[in-house]
Amino acid sequence: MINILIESIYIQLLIVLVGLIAVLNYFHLTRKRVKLNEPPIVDYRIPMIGHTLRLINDCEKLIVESGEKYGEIYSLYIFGELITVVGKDSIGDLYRKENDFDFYSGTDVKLVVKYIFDDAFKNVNKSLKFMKNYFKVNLNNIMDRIEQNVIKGFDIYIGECNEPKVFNDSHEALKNVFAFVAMNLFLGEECGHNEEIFELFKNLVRLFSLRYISKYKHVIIKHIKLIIKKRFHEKKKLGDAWIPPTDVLQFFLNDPEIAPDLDPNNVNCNLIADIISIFILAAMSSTSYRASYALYELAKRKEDWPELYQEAQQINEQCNGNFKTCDDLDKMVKLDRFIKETFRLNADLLRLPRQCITDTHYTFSNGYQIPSGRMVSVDVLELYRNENFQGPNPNEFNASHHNSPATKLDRNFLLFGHGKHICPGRNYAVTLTKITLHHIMLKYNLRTKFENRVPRNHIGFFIAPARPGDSSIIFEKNN
Ligand code: HEM
Repeated sequence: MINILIESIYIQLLIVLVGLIAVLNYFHLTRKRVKLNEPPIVDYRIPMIGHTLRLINDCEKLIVESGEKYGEIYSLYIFGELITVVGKDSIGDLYRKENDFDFYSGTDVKLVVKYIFDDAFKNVNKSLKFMKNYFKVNLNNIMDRIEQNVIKGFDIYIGECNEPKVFNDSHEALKNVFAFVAMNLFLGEECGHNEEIFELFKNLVRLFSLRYISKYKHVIIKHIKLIIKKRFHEKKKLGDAWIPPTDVLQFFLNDPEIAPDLDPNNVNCNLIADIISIFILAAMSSTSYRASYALYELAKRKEDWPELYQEAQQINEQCNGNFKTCDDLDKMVKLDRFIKETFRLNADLLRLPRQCITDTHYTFSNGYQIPSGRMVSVDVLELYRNENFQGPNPNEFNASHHNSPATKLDRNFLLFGHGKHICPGRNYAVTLTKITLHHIMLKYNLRTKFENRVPRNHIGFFIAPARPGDSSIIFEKNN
């Protein structure tokens, strides 16, 4: 009897469950069937493949042609998914509605970061605030440190160049110098020229290969622990006479939540390693790619060299050979504009990806609608190559095109984003690029190996380093 009762309860539960699933399914399907006023999908020939192959092989043409044919908003079919591309008029939608468009659930790259750097990700707001504070508080104090390491980096990776020296891969040379600077700035002078850390910083972007995933945390934590131990020991020994270094690691150690007492075993090294890695990952490739394009333009544009060189010499004399504060750097107005122009003309094609996370769909100000879950990206090419926004001849390089600094928020220049997630490293990126080009001008004469070559290289949407050879630069000591 009891068995029959239990059985009938089970059957009833099963019926309720099946009913529930049917109802949920019904709502799901009817929700999917809601007819949205979607942006047009760009024509494609092969089902499933859609625009994927054109994206990989000829992204620039795909974006330009799609914009010309479909206008301000359209969708592309990439890797089996629709991505909606918006132009300048819809950027406000993405930024004003932070709750409808999510920065972090965006691209797969971000998901990997989320998965690998789990500690920093769990505390993402704190991590970002922390690093933003570091640059805000310290950029002035670390100016000469950056400068000294850039100069040391030249000595090691570029050399004197008494005889003309060809760099077939100028990006590689800058990547070396920047990794050297970052190593010192983040982990301190104790790192010296540690090959293991240097290689890791330089290649962290390859983190997406399994070999690196298993190695990176172990290596960083190992080194951090050694340095912390040494510093705490010195601090205890010297007391008030101990002068704390100005690097990022020490900034962490000054935080009582991360390092609650002077016990090296009680420091949250996992969190430190994660935050440092995220910043190095975000910093290294984006800054070195762009700086290498700026370097190439500097070598190529002989007409701009005399004015830039004169500015560099004047500032050098005023500062007696080395920078003291950001004010000294602010004097490099011409160089700043030159760099900003190279950034404008060597940009990623689609930027600022966001995922729509509303309950059902989102309606843009222009009336078009997209379903929840859809990725949206901004066509920055349209913004950078459009006469209405950039003035006459937007495709031509013009060293005095801009009238505001590269780091300034500017609706017509979105290299560093806008709004809540604007790049927290932008001041550092521009500072490093300016200091590097300034000293290169003072120390070397430059010329390109091949005339009239345009080394711009897009891999999918992203700007990548120019292919070795295409961006060959000849360095020769400036007497
Ligand atoms: C020229 C070099 C750089 C470029 C072009 C660049 C560009 C950007 C852009 C476009 C964003 C996203 C903004 C958005 O979607 O609204 C971003 C975010 C970010 N950048 Fe940069 N960046 C550069 C250098 C750096 C450097 C040097 C650092 C660190 C020292 C850095 C750290 C970050 C971080 C941590 C984020 C994520 C911000 C967040 O989660 O809210 N970037 N960057």
